[in-house]
Amino acid sequence: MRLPPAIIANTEEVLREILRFTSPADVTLSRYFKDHPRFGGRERGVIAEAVYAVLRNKSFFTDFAGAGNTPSMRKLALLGLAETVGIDALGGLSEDETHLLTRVKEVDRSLLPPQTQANLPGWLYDKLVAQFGEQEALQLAAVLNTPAPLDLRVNSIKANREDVIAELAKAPIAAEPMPYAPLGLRVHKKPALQNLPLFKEGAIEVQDEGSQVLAQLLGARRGEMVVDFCAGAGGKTLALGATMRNTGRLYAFDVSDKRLSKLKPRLARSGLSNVHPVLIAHERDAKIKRLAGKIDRVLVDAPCSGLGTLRRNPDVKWRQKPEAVAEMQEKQASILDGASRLVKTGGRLVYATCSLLNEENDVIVEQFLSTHPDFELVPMNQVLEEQKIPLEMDQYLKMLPHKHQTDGFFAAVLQRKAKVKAPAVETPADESELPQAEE
Ligand SMILES: C[S@@+](CC[C@H](N)C(=O)[O-])C[C@H]1O[C@@H](n2cnc3c(N)ncnc32)[C@H](O)[C@@H]1O
Repeated sequence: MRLPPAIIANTEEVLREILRFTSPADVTLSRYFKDHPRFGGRERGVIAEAVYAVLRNKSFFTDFAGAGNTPSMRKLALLGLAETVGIDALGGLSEDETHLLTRVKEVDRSLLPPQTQANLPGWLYDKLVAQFGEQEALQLAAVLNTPAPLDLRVNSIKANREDVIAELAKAPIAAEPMPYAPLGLRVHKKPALQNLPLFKEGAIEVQDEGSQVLAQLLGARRGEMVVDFCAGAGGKTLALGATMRNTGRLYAFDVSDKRLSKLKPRLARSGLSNVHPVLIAHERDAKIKRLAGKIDRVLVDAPCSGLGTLRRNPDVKWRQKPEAVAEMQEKQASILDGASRLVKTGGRLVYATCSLLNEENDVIVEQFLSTHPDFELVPMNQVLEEQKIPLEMDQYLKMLPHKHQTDGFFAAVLQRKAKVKAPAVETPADESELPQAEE
């Protein structure tokens, strides 16, 4: 079916704003749709998908959008729309435009220079090649440039996975169990879930499978004292609260009031009453000091570059800068240090990010271990075995879109060592037995 030609102009208009990269693409899109309430759900979907296709393929499309008479922003909009709805759905095209779109469609992208194939900025492409090698970096980039599937977590306080699958089927929504997250379901297509009773009553939450695995690594148990140090809107907090069977105390810390306030309605739906959101000013806040050495398990889901989530947020690769990553490292180290003070002897600290870069992951953990001799690394293969998660890893968890069909996630589990008692010094019976200082 042909799209109304106005859709092209609207896609071009919002794209012009998004490509300034002054705010996240999803925020700009929501604002644009709010300002243009005449669009129905289908039109919004078409515009949003086209914008995301441009963000995913920007290097490749830009090479073509420069040529010919049509202004380049219109060409980019057309290329995005042709990628998502097909050329035949576009009305009002000039002969030149039809020719351009047909030519682009016929390009064998595997013959393009590697960085154009990857559709990544140079600095990021170089870092990924240095980490993974060119072949794997290209595989990873190809998957990062596809839309993410829709994953759900079943809230074990309210339902079980089989019943949810059966309930969704009535909608009808096809969903299947995921391999690594025991409460995870992958939904085919992207149905609206907000109005389903299952969602309204808190039996399901949207959460990537990798994020679910990450929360499980903490191994939180009934009755424990747990802190989710960077709780944000509470994706992992909710999973942790359910793992604790709504018992014990789960503190949800964050420096952002706005993010914590998004946790509130989710908490209300979830049925959890063991969660205590706490706004902190920074990682050395006095509110944290009161809990020092008292917490069984602490999760640090650190602020990071977010490069593991490019399937959902393709604008991040163009918005992120290497200097910002370097700044982030300092923050990550400082947060991990602040959070570690909470952990009691024998307790566990999980450091996690949704970054693909070693400098935000392994490097931060290694630096932490070298300056905190009272902590030791618990090898990830041991943690995965404890949690019965069928994943093969070495020291760290590294979930990757091209290997695990999840967002990119990193995690390391650290344990505060039991205090070693200082060896008792035997008191010599006679003063004369003490070694005498040489004169
Ligand atoms: C990766 S996000 C957390 C996502 C969240 N855990 C989830 O699963 O939805 C990182 C969070 O760290 C918070 N943050 C930044 N600096 C912080 C600090 N110094 N102490 C605690 N939280 C901080 C940010 O506000 C942000 O919400």
